[in-house]
Amino acid sequence: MHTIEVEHLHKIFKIPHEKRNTVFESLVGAFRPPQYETFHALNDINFTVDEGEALGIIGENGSGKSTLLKIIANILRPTRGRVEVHKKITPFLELGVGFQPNFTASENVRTYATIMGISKREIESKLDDVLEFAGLEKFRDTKLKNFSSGMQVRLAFSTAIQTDPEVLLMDEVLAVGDMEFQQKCLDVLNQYRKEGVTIVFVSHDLGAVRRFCDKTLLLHKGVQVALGDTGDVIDKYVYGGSTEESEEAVEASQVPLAETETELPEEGEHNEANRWGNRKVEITSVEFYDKFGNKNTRFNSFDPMKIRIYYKANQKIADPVFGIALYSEKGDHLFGTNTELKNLIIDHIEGSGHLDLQIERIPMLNGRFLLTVAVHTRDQKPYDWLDKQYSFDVIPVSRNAGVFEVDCSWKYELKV
Ligand SMILES: Nc1ncnc2c1ncn2[C@@H]1O[C@H](COP(=O)(O)OP(=O)(O)OP(=O)(O)O)[C@@H](O)[C@H]1O
Repeated sequence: MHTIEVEHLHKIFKIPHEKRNTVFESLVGAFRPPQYETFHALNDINFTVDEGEALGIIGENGSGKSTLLKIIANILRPTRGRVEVHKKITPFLELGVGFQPNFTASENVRTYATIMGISKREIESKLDDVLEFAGLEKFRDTKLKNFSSGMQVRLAFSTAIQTDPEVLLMDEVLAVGDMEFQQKCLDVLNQYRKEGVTIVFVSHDLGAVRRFCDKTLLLHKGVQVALGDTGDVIDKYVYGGSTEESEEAVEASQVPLAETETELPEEGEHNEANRWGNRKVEITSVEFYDKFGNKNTRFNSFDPMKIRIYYKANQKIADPVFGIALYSEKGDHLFGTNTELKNLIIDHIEGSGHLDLQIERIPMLNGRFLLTVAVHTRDQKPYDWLDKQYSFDVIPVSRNAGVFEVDCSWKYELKV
């Protein structure tokens, strides 16, 4: 028998259609039946999870992941279909619910543990371990209101894992907390899995899903797009390509912020916050292409990527230089190059065209990266300079830490 069985599951939300703001509207409305709009949040979902198995659930924002988890946790009812869980569920959905800001850390652990069904005697014997795991031994008598949200989640997680779980449902719980704490949590979860605990793991952190989940379910607008081997399903998510949403994301990434958020400068105007130059040549669009030749804004680490820069030269321009600069999301400058540095001499341009920068292997490990694209004269006078206007995401495939992969290997020689 499977531990979790989900069969032809549908969830339809009813959203009240009309808002009654005034007394008159309420009086008139009282005689009319309320009007509802329906929203199909989950549409025919089918899967099973076995003992000791970890299922990942991934998908865009609003694709139905949390709704699915809440139905499995019995917090929401399905509209149609069957959901059966044959073991005791420990939901880590809203960690820390019930925490009291005026209680100290240890008082909160005691109360929270009671809510989670742990006996008082048991928690007294485990209190030190809980605080140590959370890295909060020094704060045992500090009131919770003085804790950061990360400290609170660490405390809640550390308490909740004491419950001797059989089925763990987790929604983004690892999102708060530093890398070290995340790794500690994953180690505990791995141990649980070895002991036969079944885990359902909703996360935007595809690296954690890749490391941890045996199989993964991909949702898109409430529909089950893929279910199977985690690596294959994440690749489908990253390179699935032609889903409407990724098209939208691609389009959004091509609209320079300068056009969407600030007015474009008049011809010849300089020094605008995110875009400047005399516009004798304009960058009209920038596109990213993945290894399948599809437009994309998500790439697996170590995969190839092509950046295509479209321009329009409003007059004949001799010897233009095109360049890019790469930044972390926080704005750290990571890399920059241009056609001149790479010995590409462009004699002249006129009218519209494009040029490509081929990256053979994305060296970044994980995260969102910002790109500046510019066209300028050889002595750096900008025709058009779009500062950090484009972005793309890198999905991790390795467990190495940091920003970049460094080619390296360990050697150890046994001394006899
Ligand atoms: N109680 C509700 N009433 C109406 N609509 C709801 C309700 N709960 C969720 N929804 C809608 O259902 C859809 C799925 O939401 P859900 O929170 O499950 O998505 P998600 O994949 O977990 O998103 P995220 O990654 O942003 O957390 C969303 O469009 C959301 O607005």
